[in-house]
Amino acid sequence: MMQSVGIVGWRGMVGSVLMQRMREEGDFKLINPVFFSTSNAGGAAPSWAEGAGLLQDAYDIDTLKKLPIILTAQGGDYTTKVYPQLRAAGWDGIWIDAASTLRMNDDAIIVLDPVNRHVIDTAMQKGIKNYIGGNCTVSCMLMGLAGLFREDVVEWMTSMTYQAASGGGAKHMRELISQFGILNHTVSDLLADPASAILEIDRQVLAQQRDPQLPRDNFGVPLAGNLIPWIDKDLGNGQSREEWKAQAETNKILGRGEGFDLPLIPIDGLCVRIGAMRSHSQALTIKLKRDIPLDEIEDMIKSGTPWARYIPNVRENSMNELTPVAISGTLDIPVGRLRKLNMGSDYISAFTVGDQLLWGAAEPLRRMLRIAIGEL
Ligand SMILES: NC(=O)C1=CN([C@@H]2O[C@H](COP(=O)(O)OP(=O)(O)OC[C@H]3O[C@@H](n4cnc5c(N)ncnc54)[C@H](OP(=O)(O)O)[C@@H]3O)[C@@H](O)[C@H]2O)C=CC1
Ligand SMILES: N[C@@H](CC(=O)OP(=O)(O)O)C(=O)O
Repeated sequence: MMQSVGIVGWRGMVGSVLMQRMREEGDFKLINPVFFSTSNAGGAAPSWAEGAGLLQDAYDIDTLKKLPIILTAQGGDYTTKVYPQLRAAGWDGIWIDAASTLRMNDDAIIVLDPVNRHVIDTAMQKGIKNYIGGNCTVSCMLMGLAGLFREDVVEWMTSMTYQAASGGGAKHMRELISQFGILNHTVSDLLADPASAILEIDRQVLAQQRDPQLPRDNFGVPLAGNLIPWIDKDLGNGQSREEWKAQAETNKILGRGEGFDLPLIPIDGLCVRIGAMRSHSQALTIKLKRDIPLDEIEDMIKSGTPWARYIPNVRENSMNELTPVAISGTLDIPVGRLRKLNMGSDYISAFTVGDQLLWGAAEPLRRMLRIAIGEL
């Protein structure tokens, strides 16, 4: 019999990508979806979901309680409010969530099945009920470098990120494009005149970027033509929460560190917001446990996950195949700029890019739902 699955947060940015992927992969043929809303209970369920009826109230614990599985991309505030009430009401179902709220709880697994299917399977056998999508930067990095972790050749790693506007949400993407538009408009006459002075264009753009009227409610500062070297909360020790997630979540996904048999892999770096739309990039310095020839590292990367794409470390390939524009909207995770560093033959660089709404958010949840219903 098909299981009923409560779907919350389906019309948000992550939720929309999730619905799109579930429709593409025929997931709705395998479940009875029950759609919820925090703002429009009683309204019509999405028109493409034939026979789904009306939207249920996403705060109605009695209705949620009847479902064996709940899949939510509604956000952390929703999880914080509803999840404890549901469990307190005796609900014993499977909770699959995009928000970070429950990620590091002992009774929650961070899901990225092409990398940690063994961890998920063990947890399912133990009766664990909470399966949470990982941080986008962490998930995308692991999808590219899974082979190196599987072969256990990483001693430590630094990750310097270049994160897209979408990581903040839909309003942030709109704000970035609005800023670009205003900057362009400011100097459009000068741009149209090939004889105009570049320093005058630069002066006017900078003045506009510094103008308090430039829309910046979401990012707080201009992002167009700029960057922001801080993402998420300040932990008070010089590290941002986004930076903290790199080591904490990577090791939890891999089943390493405290509470596991395998030792922790130290990972740290700086997280930076840049003016890309929806794909996060990161530059990695990897200290290998031993000197490994580059062709062997290439093989490890290629065999890591079916989505990892090795990009030869040459200019043409790097410019065309290793960018947010090249891979946005695809599940490919290119890994390139691979070379030995001057520090020694056991130090390598790598650069990787991933669509943070696909492997970074929606795809691990979609696949976890399939695992939960025995279809993957
Ligand atoms: N943004 C990201 O890159 C990532 C986000 N996540 C997590 O996913 C969760 C959701 O994020 P995200 O999808 O960005 O959030 P959104 O703000 O896009 O959507 C969240 C909810 O807002 C409500 N909403 C209100 N107005 C609108 C509107 N005009 N259009 C669509 N929805 C609207 C919807 O709820 P309703 O239908 O009930 O009104 C929707 O489900 C967060 O917990 C986040 O941490 C995880 C990984 C990456
Ligand atoms: N913090 C990420 C997006 C995100 O939602 O991350 P998390 O799921 O860890 O809260 C970014 O800004 O790019």
